[in-house]
Amino acid sequence: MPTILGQNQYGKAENRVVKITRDGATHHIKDLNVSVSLSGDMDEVHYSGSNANVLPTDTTKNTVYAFAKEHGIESAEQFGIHLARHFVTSQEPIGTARIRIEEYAWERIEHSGKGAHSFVRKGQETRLTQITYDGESWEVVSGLKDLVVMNSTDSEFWGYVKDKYTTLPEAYDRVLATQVSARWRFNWSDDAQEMPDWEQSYEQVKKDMLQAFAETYSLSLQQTLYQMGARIIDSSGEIDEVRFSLPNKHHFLVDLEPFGLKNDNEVYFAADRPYGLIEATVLRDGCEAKIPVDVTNL
Ligand SMILES: O=c1[nH]c(=O)c2[nH]c(=O)[nH]c2[nH]1
Repeated sequence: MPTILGQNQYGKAENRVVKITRDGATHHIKDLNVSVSLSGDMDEVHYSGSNANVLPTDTTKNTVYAFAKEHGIESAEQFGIHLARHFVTSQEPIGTARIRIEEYAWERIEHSGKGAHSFVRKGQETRLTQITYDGESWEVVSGLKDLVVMNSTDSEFWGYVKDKYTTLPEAYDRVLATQVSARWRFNWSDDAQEMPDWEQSYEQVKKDMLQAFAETYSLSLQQTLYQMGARIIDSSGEIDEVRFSLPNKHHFLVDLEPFGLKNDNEVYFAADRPYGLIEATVLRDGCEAKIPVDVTNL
């Protein structure tokens, strides 16, 4: 059966690029997911396997990161236009470049610490609660998930155990980002007790969590987690226990040296997996831990 090739396109999809612009202690971030799709004179690679016209998808990825450094990211549109023009004008076989970009918006975390390098991703987190009643006593465990936060500085990680499989370089100024999943248990347990103001309590917990994240100079995500939990327990007398599940959303500095560019802590690859997963409970002293270890299904 004779066949012919129909429409075809190729490129690297979902290049996660985070650009941090450091204006003294005030940082600005642009966080994009960039997909490149190229088409043109690509019959041969499909018919015979000749790659003579093929700019590798890997190169299209590198171009995204290099352009973030060379041209900055003013807007998704400006960045996409630059990229599309580059591929079409620099590569003879490429007739059309389609650049798709998703942009994730961040806003600053208001806090009383110094610097302006703490951000929370826009878009509402999901608020959760679980009520259990056995006819006598109540257990109320509330929480949230998908609260994404980032510190673009004031995070280090070094002094850890090194064995023959350890390759991680020590970090003295890294990005710290996580997607908070938290559950907290109220000490209200019977109808005779006065009920907490649930709405106000939630707002206070969220505020304490964000501010502790922003204000902690972090030597590990574990340390930041503990500070977040301790801040909640300290300021909310109605809560005895907090459990966190914090994925370490790694941001790797992109090596731009091969392109003759210096990456001065500006352009990052935001990896989605694998991720470190840091989980712990913080308790009011003397209280019992009752929130299950695996909170993510709760
Ligand atoms: O904050 C961190 N805690 C770790 O336990 C860890 N492990 C790792 O590789 N990176 C990090 N970062």
